[in-house]
Parts: sequence; C-alpha cells; structure tokens
Amino acid sequence: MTLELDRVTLTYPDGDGRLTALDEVSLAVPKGSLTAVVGPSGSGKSSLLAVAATLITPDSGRVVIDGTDTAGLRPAELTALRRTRIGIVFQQANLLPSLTAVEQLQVMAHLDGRSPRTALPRALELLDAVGLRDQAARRPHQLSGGQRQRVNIARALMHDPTVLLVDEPTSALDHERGAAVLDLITDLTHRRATATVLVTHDRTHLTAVDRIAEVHDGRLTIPATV
Ligand SMILES: Nc1ncnc2c1ncn2[C@@H]1O[C@H](COP(=O)(O)OP(=O)(O)OP(=O)(O)O)[C@@H](O)[C@H]1O
Repeated sequence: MTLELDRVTLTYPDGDGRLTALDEVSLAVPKGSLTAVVGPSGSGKSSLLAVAATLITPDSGRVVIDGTDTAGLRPAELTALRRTRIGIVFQQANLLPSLTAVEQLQVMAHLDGRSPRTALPRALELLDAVGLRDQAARRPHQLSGGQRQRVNIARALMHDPTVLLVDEPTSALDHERGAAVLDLITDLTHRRATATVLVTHDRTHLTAVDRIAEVHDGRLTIPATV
C-alpha cells in the first residue's frame, strides 16, 4: 500500500478535556487509485488529511507512506518525506499574484534547491497534462477559477509525489468546472499512479472515483459497493 492509516486516533485540547477528531481511523490506498472521503462539516476530514500529510502527529496509530512508518522519523526526515513523496492540493489555489502559471510550478523546484530553468520542461509538461499549455505565460488574475485550480493541481505534482492529498478542490467552482477538475484529478491519479485521497462534503462529482469512504464524528466507514 502506498498510503496506510492504521487505527489512527487524533485528539485536540477542548476546555478541560480532549475532543476526538479521528477515532481509530484505518484506510489503505494503493497507488493509482482515488479514495474520496466525504462527511459533514466538523466530521474530521481536514484532520485526516493533515495526519496523512504528516503535518500532525496522531495520538496513536500508524501512518505509513510508501512502506515507511512515519512515527520513527525525525522532523528533518519527515520534511524530506513530504517534499519527495507527498503532494497537497489545498482548497484555495493560493497562487503568487506576480508569477505566471509556469513560474508557479518552477518556484517549487527553487524551494527544493533545484534550478527553475532545469525544471521548465517538467513544468510545461504538467501544464500540458492539466490542459493549460497555452496559458503558461498568464498570471493568476488572467486565469479563471477553474484554471487557477488546475495550476494548483499541476504544482502539487511537480516533485512527482506518490501520495496526492486533495482538500475540497471544487468548493470555489461552478458545477461544470467542478466536474472537470474532479475528472482531471481522477485521470491524473490513474495516469501518474498516485495514491490519492480527496476530502469533500459534496458528493456531486464523485461518480468516477474508485471508492467513497464516509467520516462521521471522526469515525471512518467504507460502505460496501454493490
Ligand atoms: N486545532 C484544533 N483545535 C481544537 N479542535 C479542533 C482543531 N481543529 C479541528 N478541531 C475540531 O475537530 C473536529 C474535526 O475538525 P476537522 O476540521 O477535521 O473537520 P472537517 O470535516 O474538515 O470540517 P470542515 O468540512 O468544516 O472543514 C471538529 O469538531 C473541530 O471543531
């Protein structure tokens, strides 16, 4: 399994006690497959993504990325794991206003200590993969909301992650653009063989995902498919 959560429990301080955000959550995602996690507001979706991204350490349970149990890693090793193996697509694209679409991707290489120039072919290839090759020189204000979200997705794939974590990618989009972005994530998951988890409160566009899991009050269930 490329991504594995094994009986993960996460609590937050809550007044005098603790609030259980994730309650013994287990989830295994093979490469090349997309699991959507749906649940109402406050059910634990963002917490699940943060734990899978190794941004939060759970109280108990295991998070295994590409066969590596993250519990044993030092902070610097965790950072390296995130930089090489994990791609995160946040709800808002958060693009840098002064950079063109292709530069938004090249800057990722720069942050990793690589030359933006050598990253150019890959950046262009990814923009092509998300259907934006002709918009490479545009800045965010010259792109539509759906196009900005595509740049956001391409940017998360710059370092060729094996695990792709996606947070509510369609919340800022209209119906048609939301459906197109979901199709794109599904397609990229299969073609680039990522283990993808997408969290959302909205089931509308989930027709093509490989599996839908539900989270309620921090408990995850995977309904049997008929
Ligand atoms: N940093 C925190 N400190 C304390 N409680 C928190 C913290 N973050 C989340 N919670 C609580 O944990 C529970 C799960 O929150 P989480 O953000 O994971 O849910 P969610 O399903 O992503 O919600 P939404 O769809 O509204 O973003 C909620 O009850 C929330 O209030």
